[in-house]
Amino acid sequence: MTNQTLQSHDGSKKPTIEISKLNFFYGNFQGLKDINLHINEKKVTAFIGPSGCGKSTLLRTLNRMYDLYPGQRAEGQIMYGGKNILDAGQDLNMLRAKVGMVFQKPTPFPMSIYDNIAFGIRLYEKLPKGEMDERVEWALTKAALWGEAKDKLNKSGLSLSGGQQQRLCIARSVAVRPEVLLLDEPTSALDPISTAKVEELITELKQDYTIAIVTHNMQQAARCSDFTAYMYLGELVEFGQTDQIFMNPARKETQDYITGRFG
Ligand SMILES: Nc1ncnc2c1ncn2[C@@H]1O[C@H](COP(=O)(O)OP(=O)(O)OP(=O)(O)O)[C@@H](O)[C@H]1O
Repeated sequence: MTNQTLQSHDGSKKPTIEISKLNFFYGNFQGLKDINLHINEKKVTAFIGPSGCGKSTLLRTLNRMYDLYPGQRAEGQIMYGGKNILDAGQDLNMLRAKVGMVFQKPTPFPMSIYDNIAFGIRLYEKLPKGEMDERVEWALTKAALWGEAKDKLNKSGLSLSGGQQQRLCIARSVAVRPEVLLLDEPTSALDPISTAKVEELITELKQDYTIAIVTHNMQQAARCSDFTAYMYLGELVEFGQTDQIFMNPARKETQDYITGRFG
């Protein structure tokens, strides 16, 4: 299978992250094979493909989340901020502050809504109380949760509904002022109304952030993303603008997948 279709890549957009010749290994198993891809600034890029094709693996390379697990390693280049983040000696705490991640299952900390937000900020900055209050309000507003949370900031984050918890996790990521947000199937545990809210939020957040999202939901990729990468068995089959991928894919494999004929 060839690598990718970059002809449709919108050259007017500035890449925030440039991935080249990326290979990824779980021990002896190669999970990603020669991936070449740009994640464009203030755009949403969706990773789609059948289960096990490497979507989450690719997402997890972008903030070196895999480093936390022995036996997992990446080779190649992921250029971000003028550096190859795969190089040894990178400041991984700083990288993860700049490239935040939200997981499939909402994972609030067992502490108040306020502290869920303030906790991450305190790791990086010492803010006086007034400024911290402002930052917490700002982050909750960005995540479209302020209206629902402002009267119960001292209640546990776990007392919120699943959809609210996921927006709290998005607020927590946004609070440390990242540049990039990685969303790993952020709505798969949510009901349709919460899903719609998070999708609306993604569209708003891209005004300020570069977003990469893993999704199983074709409609979600079509609705929310500007660019789509279709993956299969650890390879990038096709990458391009979402409209092109969904309406006029260059590869038959992509067409079969998005029309549900895959399998
Ligand atoms: N910790 C691990 N150890 C070994 N192999 C793994 C590990 N995690 C994932 N893999 C393998 O790597 C491949 C890619 O997995 P990955 O989770 O990235 O796929 P995915 O496309 O996100 O799948 P899904 O849509 O089911 O979440 C799969 O073959 C999977 O079995």
